[in-house]
Order: sequence, then C-alpha cells, then structure tokens
Amino acid sequence: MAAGPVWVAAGACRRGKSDTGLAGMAPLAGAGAVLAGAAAVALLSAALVLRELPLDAVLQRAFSLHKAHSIKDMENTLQLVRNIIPPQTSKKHKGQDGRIGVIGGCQEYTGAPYFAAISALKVGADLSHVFCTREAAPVIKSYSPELIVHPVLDSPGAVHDVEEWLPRLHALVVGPGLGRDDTLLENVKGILEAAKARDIPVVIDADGLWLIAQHPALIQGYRKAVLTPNHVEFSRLSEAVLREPGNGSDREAVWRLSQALGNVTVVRKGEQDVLSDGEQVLECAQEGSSRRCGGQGDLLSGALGVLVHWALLAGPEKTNGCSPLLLAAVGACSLTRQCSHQAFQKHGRSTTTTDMIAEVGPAFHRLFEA
Ligand SMILES: NC(=O)C1=CN([C@@H]2O[C@H](COP(=O)(O)OP(=O)(O)OC[C@H]3O[C@@H](n4cnc5c(N)ncnc54)[C@H](O)[C@@H]3O)[C@@H](O)[C@H]2O)[C@@H](O)CC1
Ligand SMILES: Nc1ncnc2c1ncn2[C@@H]1O[C@H](COP(=O)(O)OP(=O)(O)OP(=O)(O)O)[C@@H](O)[C@H]1O
Ligand SMILES: [Mg+2]
Repeated sequence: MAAGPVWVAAGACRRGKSDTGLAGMAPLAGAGAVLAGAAAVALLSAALVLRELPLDAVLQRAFSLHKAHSIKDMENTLQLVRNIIPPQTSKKHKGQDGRIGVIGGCQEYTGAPYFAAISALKVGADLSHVFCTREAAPVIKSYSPELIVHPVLDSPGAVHDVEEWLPRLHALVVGPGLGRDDTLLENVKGILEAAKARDIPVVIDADGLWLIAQHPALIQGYRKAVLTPNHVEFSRLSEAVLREPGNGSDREAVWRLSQALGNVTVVRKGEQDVLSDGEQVLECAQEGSSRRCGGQGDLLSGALGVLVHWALLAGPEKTNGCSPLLLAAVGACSLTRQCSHQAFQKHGRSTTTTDMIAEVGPAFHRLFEA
C-alpha cells in the first residue's frame, strides 16, 4: 500500500517540502496582497499541514503547528485560487470563459439541475446547458431564459444527442436531479464514456454518484473526474469500493477512497469538507451556516464545473504544482459555504438555495477579487 497521505495545508498545495517539512508556497506579492490575505483569512479557515509521516504523527503534528502556519497557508490558498480565475477582457468571445453541461433533471427533480446550471453561470461561465428528460425540460426552461435546455436524456438516441454537443463543452456536471431510473443511468454511462474519450473533465454528484457506486469502473483512474459526495453518498461509495462503511468524517477514509478509485478527486461534503486526490488531503472549514436546506450541493457542483475548467486552463505555473482539480474544489467549497453564510445572515432559518445563489457574485468577489 502506498505511503500514508500527504496532509497538505490548504495553502500549501505544492508537492515537496520546505525545511520545516511543510509544503511551502509562493509568497504573496506586496503589502496589498498581505492585507487582502489577512482579510481573507477571516473568511477562509482550513486545516493544514503535512508531510510524509505516519498518519497519527501527521495528525498530531498538524494540530500542533496549526496556529503557526495556518495564516500563511490560508493566504497562499486564496492566492492560488485567484491565480486560476481568468481575467475579463474585451478580447474574449462568448463561450471562452466556459461552456458547462449539466446532465440531470427528471420528473421528480427539476430544481437540482437548475441550481447547478445557474450557479455555473453566476460563477462566470458564459454558457450553461442542461441535458434532461423530455418532461423536465419545459419546467427547467421556465425557471430561467439563461439556460440552454435539451430534452434528450430519455430519448432513444440520448448518448448520440449529448455526444454531438461535447466538442463545444468544457466540463460536465453529472447527476444533479438525475434520479435512479435504469434507462437514464444506462444513457449516462454512455455519456461518461464519450466524455472520457474526449478528455472532458467531469464533476459527478448526487445520483451520478449512485451510478458510480454501482459501476466504479466507469471513472476508475480518470484523473479529470471529481466526486462530490455528501455523508450518505460517501458511505455508499466507500461500501461499494472499499467494502467498508467509510467513516465520512475520517480524513483517511477520503484519501483511501480516492486512492482506490485511481486518484480520482473526492470531495466529502460535511461540517468540514475533506478533499483528496489520493496523494494530498485538504480540508475546507470556511464558515458556512447551520441551514441544511436541499440544493446546496447542487450549487457546489455547478460552481465546481467552471472552476475545474479554469484550473485546467490556467496550467501548472498558475497552480504552483497543486492538483488543479483539488484547487478548483477548494474554491468551490469555500464559495458555497460563503454563499450559505451570507444568505443565512440575511434570511436566517428561512434561507433557501435560491437565496444562496443570489449571493454567488458578492461571495466570489469577497473571496477571490477583493
Ligand atoms: N430541489 C431539487 O430538485 C433537489 C433535488 N435533489 C436531488 O435529489 C436526488 C437525491 O438527493 P438526496 O441528497 O436526497 O439523496 P441521498 O441519497 O444522497 O440522501 C438521502 C437522504 O439521506 C439523508 N441525509 C443527507 N445527508 C445526511 C447526513 N449528513 N447524515 C444523515 N443523513 C443524511 C437526507 O435525508 C437525504 O434525503 C439527487 O438527484 C439530488 O440532486 C437534491 O439535490 C436536493 C434539491
Ligand atoms: N454540518 C454542516 N455544517 C456546515 N456546512 C455544512 C454541513 N454539512 C454540509 N455543509 C455544507 O453544505 C453544502 C452542501 O452539503 P450537503 O452535505 O448538504 O450536500 P448535498 O446533500 O449533496 O446537498 P443537495 O441537497 O444539494 O443534494 C456544502 O457546502 C457543505 O460544505
Ligand atoms: Mg447532493
């Protein structure tokens, strides 16, 4: 079995170690950035640390060093996520900042694909498509003219119909509101194969994860896949892949699942989000809210679709050697929790995901642009 996980401070993504044995990071530029970083630290808190040590030693060391390094690491995390955000210029054409496809939407669930698709647009994608069932399409279309909705997911030629669009898409978000109908799941299998054949990054969430739990080989070793399980979905995946219940709150469990899937990136959502690519383990403890309404994971998956595209586009010089998918996931997790935090401050117990989506712009600015 491979050596234990490398526990990486959220801001210390680079592989390799500084003299303290902690992964180092590119210093911030200038006082302004330090101030911004300090302000951002108030927003971002993440756990840290790491090097190649036995797990218990790493954990023990992490918490002893936590205070000393966390501020620096936080600043670096923020800077890394900022690095991957494409500048807005008059030189770009429509679509260049992202064309995202959401695969999901059925009779029971029409909100989830809407939440994911509109969140992608709100984060900064130029075009957002939803590929859903025929009967879900008019419902989702009625939610927003911003979305391009294709009523094809239950058609006889569903795979072909979606495949025709793949050359024009930068990333797929598979699963929000998909449901568990066998025919739909069979179609999604074909869509995933077609996406992999074109090296398109895929975020897999919700009932897409139900499919993966049945057929892990679908994404085995596909390092452009990110899974975003909640507590229940994590247990299902862990049971299916590792034959163990998978204590979702155990960071090693996330690392082990990622390893077992061939370094697919795993984001286990929860009180703290735990993220791993099978080599590094990151944690996002960005302050969110105590509101647990449905749809927040859909917001995360849509945001993640855009950030994955941007991170891959940015290249290693911008990501400082950190896994682009891990970095995108830190950004999406932080953003989702910040939206929840801001919306809860305004709406309290009555907060809905719609309220959170309204906060994407201000939260994004606060975290990544201020
Ligand atoms: N408005 C909508 O259209 C929504 C549709 N959704 C879709 O609904 C489908 C099923 O998603 P679910 O998340 O309900 O299904 P899951 O199978 O993931 O969860 C089943 C149930 O487990 C429970 N659960 C969740 N987190 C838990 C935790 N931390 N500890 C203990 N129990 C927990 C919840 O009651 C949940 O309904 C997905 O396709 C999803 O995208 C959801 O995203 C919510 C919003
Ligand atoms: N106990 C918690 N405290 C704070 N934030 C949490 C907690 N549990 C989950 N979150 C956050 O809520 C968001 C959604 O996580 P959740 O586990 O609800 O996903 P989900 O069940 O897939 O949501 P959805 O209803 O969209 O399917 C994530 O940003 C996650 O970090
Ligand atoms: Mg979900």
